[in-house]
Amino acid sequence: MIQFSNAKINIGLNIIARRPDGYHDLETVFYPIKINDVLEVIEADKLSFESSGLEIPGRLEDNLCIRGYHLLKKDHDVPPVKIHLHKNIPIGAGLGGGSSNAAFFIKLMNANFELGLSADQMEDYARQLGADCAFFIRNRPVFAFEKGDEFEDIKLDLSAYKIVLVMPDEHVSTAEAYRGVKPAPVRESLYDQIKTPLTAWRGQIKNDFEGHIFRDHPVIRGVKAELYEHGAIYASMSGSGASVFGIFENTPNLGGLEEFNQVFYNV
Ligand SMILES: C[C@@](CO)(OP(=O)(O)O)[C@H](O)COP(=O)(O)OP(=O)(O)OC[C@H]1O[C@@H](n2ccc(N)nc2=O)[C@H](O)[C@@H]1O
Ligand SMILES: Nc1ncnc2c1ncn2[C@@H]1O[C@H](COP(=O)(O)OP(=O)(O)O)[C@@H](O)[C@H]1O
Repeated sequence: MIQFSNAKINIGLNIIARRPDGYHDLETVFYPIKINDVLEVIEADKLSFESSGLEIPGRLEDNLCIRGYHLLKKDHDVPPVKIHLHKNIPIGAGLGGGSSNAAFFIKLMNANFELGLSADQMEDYARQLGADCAFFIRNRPVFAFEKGDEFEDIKLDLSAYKIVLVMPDEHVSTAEAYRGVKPAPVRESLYDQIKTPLTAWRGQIKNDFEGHIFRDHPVIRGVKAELYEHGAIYASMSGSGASVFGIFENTPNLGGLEEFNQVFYNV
């Protein structure tokens, strides 16, 4: 069985408090976008994983698909599978590519082998693999809170706009991003801010990682500034970076930027 495994962007990201378990309480809006990996899972004699497209760093046993397999295997009588992943989603981009793969892997296994898992049960499994993973079980716009793994569905439809995503040639690790941020309570919740007109977002919806990441990676700050110069209604780094998205009325021509970056139009 084959499945597209799509990316997300974060619209707003408030880091509220450090938790006793070392994680952070936050609020963010997750919005699915149309940059896709392709995931194939086939029953086989032994467990194997291969990938094509972008190179995936890290050890095979840490790959989130393999971790997802072992997690399900603990509770369910699933056969060995051959996993093929075609990787298009930039890595270390704040686009949740690995998290998406894990969630879609769980969904594929559930369908393939009739595990009978409900959406809530799949979210519980996904949550154990990473804070971002659970979102991709729903894969529709949500307001997320706590570790970013509790959700409330929201009405947010950006399909009338053009979302452009730029991936600079910079790398930011998620753990590095969290280490550099100073948590603080919010004055107004993102849950209310996201309901305001898009034209009001620029003045109020923030990504708390931008402060220190823009200081250490001025190239990323420059990309955001360029998106505004090209007419974005709203622009922001996604999650812990390094990708930056802009929301436009009409598809912009980002001529100069393409020389130095990967640019994805109309995602
Ligand atoms: C920052 C966000 C925003 O959506 O996404 P990315 O930009 O990475 O895509 C997420 O919070 C990333 O979620 P995810 O990448 O799944 O995190 P995990 O694997 O669970 O954790 C990686 C590390 O991030 C930190 N972490 C993560 C989530 C959270 N609420 N508090 C944290 O402090 C911890 O240091 C943890 O060790
Ligand atoms: N299936 C996977 N695809 C991408 N990265 C993965 C995967 N499994 C594990 N990883 C690890 O997760 C790290 C980054 O994950 P990714 O979700 O692409 O980025 P981000 O956290 O920026 O959204 C990589 O450095 C890689 O080692």
